[in-house]
Amino acid sequence: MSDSEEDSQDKQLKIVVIGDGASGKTSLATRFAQEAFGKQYKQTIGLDFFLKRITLPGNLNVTLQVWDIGGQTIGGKMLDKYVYGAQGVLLVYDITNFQSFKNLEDWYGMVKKANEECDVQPVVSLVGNKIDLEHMRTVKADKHQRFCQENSLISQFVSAKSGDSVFLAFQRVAAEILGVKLNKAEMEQSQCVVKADIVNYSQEPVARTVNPPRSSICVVQ
Ligand SMILES: Nc1nc2c(ncn2[C@@H]2O[C@H](COP(=O)(O)OP(=O)(O)OP(=O)(O)O)[C@@H](O)[C@H]2O)c(=O)[nH]1
Repeated sequence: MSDSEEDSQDKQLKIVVIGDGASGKTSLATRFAQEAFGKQYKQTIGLDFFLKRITLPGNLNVTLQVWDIGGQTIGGKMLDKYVYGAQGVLLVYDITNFQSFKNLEDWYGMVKKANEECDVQPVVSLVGNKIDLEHMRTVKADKHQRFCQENSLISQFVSAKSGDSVFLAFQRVAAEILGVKLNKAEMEQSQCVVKADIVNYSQEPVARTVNPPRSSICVVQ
């Protein structure tokens, strides 16, 4: 089978990413689709699209159409249309910004309203972003968990900056939509970030001993 024939058989899922401005939606989409991160904040006007093909357990190829929706669209006329028919929704907030968490009530209300006439409701995940800034956290984890329990949402904490659990956040939503079970090992594999510490070798010149005394003792450790 040629590549193009194989591609045409991929399932496509519409996943929308919504939440307040600057909560990190574009950063999450970019980290997921392009494995990149930019520190500079550039506001999304309207929406952006990303496509990413992933393979779920059972060799199931699926292409995620990621709709990165600008935070400023809340209350606008187009938002309902962007969200309509989504199979998956990532509700994103910034764990260091309490207001971005509070506003999720509105974002979530709008998701439900936009899809109320659809037969199938989207799979929704609550995504607390910027966990690399844990020391600046203002949204307690139990508040996050309560929101998930009350609304039957998938719970996820991520960092678009370090990449921590970003792939997993999208993968879990796709798997849930398609009824695929991810086992613990698969979840752990998608979660991990390869971290490398830079060893700061001392720049001090190594003290040299002039005419070091000879030793006849040899120590093998
Ligand atoms: N430390 C840290 N900064 C992040 C993280 N994710 C995003 N940022 C920063 O937060 C700022 C806003 O990120 P964006 O991804 O542009 O936010 P957005 O939600 O798409 O914003 P709008 O386009 O206004 O809706 C940028 O300066 C990012 O570099 C993260 O995980 N950790």
